[in-house]
Amino acid sequence: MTKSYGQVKAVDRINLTLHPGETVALLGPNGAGKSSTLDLLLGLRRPDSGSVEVFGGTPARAIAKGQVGAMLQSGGLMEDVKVRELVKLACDLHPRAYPVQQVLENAGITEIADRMVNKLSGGQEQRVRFALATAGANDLIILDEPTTGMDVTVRQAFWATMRRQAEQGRTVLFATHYLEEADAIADRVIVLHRGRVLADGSAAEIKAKAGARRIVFDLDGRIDETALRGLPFLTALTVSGQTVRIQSTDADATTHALYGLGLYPRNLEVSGLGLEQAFIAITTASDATTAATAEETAR
Ligand SMILES: Nc1ncnc2c1ncn2[C@@H]1O[C@H](COP(=O)(O)OP(=O)(O)OP(=O)(O)O)[C@@H](O)[C@H]1O
Repeated sequence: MTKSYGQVKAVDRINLTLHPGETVALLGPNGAGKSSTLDLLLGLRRPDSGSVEVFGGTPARAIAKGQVGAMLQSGGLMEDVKVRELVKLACDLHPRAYPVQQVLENAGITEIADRMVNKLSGGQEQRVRFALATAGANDLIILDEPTTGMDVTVRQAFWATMRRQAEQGRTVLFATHYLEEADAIADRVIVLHRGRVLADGSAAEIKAKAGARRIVFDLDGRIDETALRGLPFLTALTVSGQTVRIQSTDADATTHALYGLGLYPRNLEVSGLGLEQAFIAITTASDATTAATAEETAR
């Protein structure tokens, strides 16, 4: 499916299939198209081309049947009501609702249930939004940057609840900037950048796709950076004090060449990239390709 706003292609030929029980992270920087993709899935916007099918029908039908719960970034909460009243309303409207008390407990908001919604902190508001998204037995839960504004404890409790939902066979799709969250929570990570899917797989597969490994070692004496830059398969180099950090697309060949230069690296460590470095490597490579294509076209 594709969605543009004027000149901006927010969603560019994205083709996605979600499976029952999967926890999927939609990972991308600001403006990558995460919210737009979720809006299309929820039927809040229509694609310019392509189509969206949720449980064999339109998003609206799946929502009416209580199959989909969503927690979005935008959208205010009803203000002049107590938290409990708002949650009760969501439960009343849900075809497969849980008891109000259970929803409150699940979201960790029992203690603030008698507070007015317009008196809550940002993190508390997020928890109320979460309660509204989980007021009933949804098969698909869509969350747009759900932990924004939550402190660490609440964040952990939140993900524990989400994991329980996934264990019960629900599909959880969440948008995030937080690479650690995607790495720790998701079975599947979809990297979005400029409206396109750059990678789709487990966190380990994404890291492997970035193709590079990290080599860290110490060298004695004066460090000849120019010689190091000539190492084969090198994609990044930093030197701080006596410590050298390298990224290489073939760590074995780079290390052998290091010895070939007559150097004696100490404390040598070779490791895979973290998801964050993998993410940067993948999006940077994509930007370089886009720039090269633009240059080619301009010629
Ligand atoms: N209603 C709109 N009108 C015009 N442009 C829009 C609109 N909504 C989004 N965009 C543009 O579409 C692109 C994708 O935006 P989107 O909100 O989907 O990204 P995102 O990945 O969710 O970003 P963020 O992490 O900042 O929330 C951006 O360039 C944004 O400026």
